[in-house]
Amino acid sequence: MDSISPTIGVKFVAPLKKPPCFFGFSGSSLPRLRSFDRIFQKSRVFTETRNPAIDFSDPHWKTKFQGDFERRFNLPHLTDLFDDIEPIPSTFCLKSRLPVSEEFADGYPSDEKWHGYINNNDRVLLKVIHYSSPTSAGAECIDPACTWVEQWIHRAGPREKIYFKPEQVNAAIVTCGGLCPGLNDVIRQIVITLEIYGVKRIMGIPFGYRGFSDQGIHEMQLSRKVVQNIHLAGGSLLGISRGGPTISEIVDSMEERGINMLFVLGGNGTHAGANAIHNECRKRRLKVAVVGVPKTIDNDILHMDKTFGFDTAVEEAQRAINSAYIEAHSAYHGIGIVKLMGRSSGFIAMHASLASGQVDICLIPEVPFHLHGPNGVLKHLRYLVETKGSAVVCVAEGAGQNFLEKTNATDPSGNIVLGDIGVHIQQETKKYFKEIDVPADVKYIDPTYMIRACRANASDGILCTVLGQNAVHGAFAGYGGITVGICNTHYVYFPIPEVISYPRQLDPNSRMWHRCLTSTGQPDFT
Ligand SMILES: Nc1ncnc2c1ncn2[C@@H]1O[C@H](COP(=O)(O)OP(=O)(O)O)[C@@H](O)[C@H]1O
Ligand SMILES: O=P(O)(O)OC[C@H]1O[C@](O)(COP(=O)(O)O)[C@@H](O)[C@@H]1O
Ligand SMILES: [Mg+2]
Repeated sequence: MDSISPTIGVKFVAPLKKPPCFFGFSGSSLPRLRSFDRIFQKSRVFTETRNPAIDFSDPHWKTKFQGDFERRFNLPHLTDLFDDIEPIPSTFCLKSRLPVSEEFADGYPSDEKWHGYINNNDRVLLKVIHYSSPTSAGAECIDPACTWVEQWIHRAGPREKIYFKPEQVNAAIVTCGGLCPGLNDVIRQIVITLEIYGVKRIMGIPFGYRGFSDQGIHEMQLSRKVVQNIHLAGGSLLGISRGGPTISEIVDSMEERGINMLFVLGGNGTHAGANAIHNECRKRRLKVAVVGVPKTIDNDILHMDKTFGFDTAVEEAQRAINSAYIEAHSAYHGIGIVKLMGRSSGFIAMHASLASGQVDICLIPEVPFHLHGPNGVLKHLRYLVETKGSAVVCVAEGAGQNFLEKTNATDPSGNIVLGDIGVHIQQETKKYFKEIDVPADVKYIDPTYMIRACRANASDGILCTVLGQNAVHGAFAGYGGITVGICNTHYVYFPIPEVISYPRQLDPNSRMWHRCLTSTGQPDFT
């Protein structure tokens, strides 16, 4: 596999700079040639054939790269700090159907003959395609010749030895950021799995990180009985919020409540907070496991096949697209515009467009476009209404922000408040057709909050179940500062900083985007 000779003179997109460092985390010292680099540096295609930070003439560069990768994706463990902790055999025992007694007077339930445990050395491949050339669609290359480099990450699941005695566990669950289908499914599975280990004290922290500090917000006791049916509804049993207390205040509150396992459900921002909580606990030498479960309908967490709720959001988005299509198709020169969520990534818009097959123009933040001019969206809309009678536009909320006035306003978490691109396109479309004196019936649908408030579909329900269970297995295994995910259909653990160093974005050179363009038939709008 490694013997492919370097492609001489082939164009190679070299990283100009390290990916921007979001949330105060710097990436590794080695550059990572990822889709993000290509998206923002697409205009700078170099004939340079080497990545300046790696000496590819060093015959051992690959071994060094892999060593560095292994260190980066190593999972922080309680024994890094407390080398005297003695693990006990796992109490995760699927044989026992009787409730475990509070005192474990009869010993811990265990099943040493069971072959259901994950070995700590089990690994999953992060990348599974061997691109034979850097010019292959969507190629993610490390070296100019795009040779095969194995990158292994840790397999998730229950371990044979655990680092917490169930009767000493005080677990807490918190859900932060915006809503996402499946939050209740994850909460439910965390509670159920904790109980199977024998944990009795499980609390829910209401309204995100705010629940740690706001007077008058009281923790909620959780049990299988409480959570039994919560997955039947959307939203979060615990409530959500943006903004909130400082990390130090959160950890003070955790100490006061005696929390030693914290499950944090949220997106990039929440995970930045979770990692900071993990670090603060280490600084204070607290034996605490902080484990994240990535939540965002935007699907903007690195390295994962998808995040929970995304599939449901796409499914729900199709209803809006279908309504826009019916409105547009039934009107004389009808134009339906649908705005979908996606702050900096167009995954929902692209997938919903692909799934519906009713979209003529899909606009996403990663692909610049013009509205006006000979190659603009409006000209193409005219062509569509004149040739096929109607048109449907699907736009991601973060697309075309360059057309809108910047306010510099932020939400309580510090996220930039975006302008409404959907309204803008609607207004510009109406103006344009009036100016050219062509009748057009423009309808605008903004289903954004409807999409994320619904309950998880079957596929997300399963994903939530596995992620929630794995979060508990990870905490009992003694890991902290980690998050769970699905990678190439296998379930894995990541150290938090590796998945949030910047928001994942859609690669305009990926096959999926090309498939979307094939399906919509839209031209290049620049
Ligand atoms: N860099 C950060 N460090 C610590 N906490 C953060 C950071 N960014 C956001 N948070 C906190 O995480 C929570 C959720 O963040 P937000 O960006 O709103 O949603 P999401 O987690 O879905 O991205 C908020 O309570 C916010 O204060
Ligand atoms: O109105 P809110 O609650 O700020 O949410 C809007 C944001 O929520 C999202 O759906 C998801 O954002 P988070 O992952 O940060 O929760 C974004 O696409 C959107 O910009
Ligand atoms: Mg976010």
